[in-house]
Amino acid sequence: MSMVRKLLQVLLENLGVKLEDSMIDVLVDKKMVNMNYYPTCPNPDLTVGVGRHSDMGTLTILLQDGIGGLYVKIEEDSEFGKKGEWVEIPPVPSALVINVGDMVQVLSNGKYKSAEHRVRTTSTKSRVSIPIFTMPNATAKIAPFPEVVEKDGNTLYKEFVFVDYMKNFFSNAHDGKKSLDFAKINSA
Ligand SMILES: O=C(O)CCC(=O)C(=O)O
Ligand SMILES: [Fe+2]
Repeated sequence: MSMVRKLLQVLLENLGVKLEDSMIDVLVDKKMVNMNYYPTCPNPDLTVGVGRHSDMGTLTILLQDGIGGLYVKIEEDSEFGKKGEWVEIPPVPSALVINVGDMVQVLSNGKYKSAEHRVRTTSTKSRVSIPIFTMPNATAKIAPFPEVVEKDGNTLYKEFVFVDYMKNFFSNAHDGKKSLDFAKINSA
């Protein structure tokens, strides 16, 4: 967990936010481990391993085996000539994948984008992955850090209690980054 704490600290320091230890404690208070098993699938094109979504928490640490199938969406950005496309995150022995979760997007007032990702199955091999999701304390009040809002001159997200975000997340099917609409100000 010290790696996650350090990562969070570095990411936010980069935006001019000094994170006290007690604040980090709140933001990575809960850890949830999943063990995903994706059986071989006769027709992967007609099957969803995991539908496109972003993780709702703070940071996710993911260990995947050597099979592959995890894709992340590069967001379209016409200013930089990037078209929205799915890119595979290939398995690298001993490497961990770190996902930015929705909470980091909110806290950073959108400076860091939570990673939209999905999983495809294969017809030849089963796959295993083990994500550890870190999440704020259920009663934590989450809002963009004032230091960032001040610099940006506007706030993109309203304040909410984390458990309410979580309830909303789990009461809807995965649908890309729709989960963040819960926190958006002026989301039409
Ligand atoms: O299996 C994977 O690589 C990712 C799983 C995932 O996105 C999740 O459990 O939230
Ligand atoms: Fe995920």
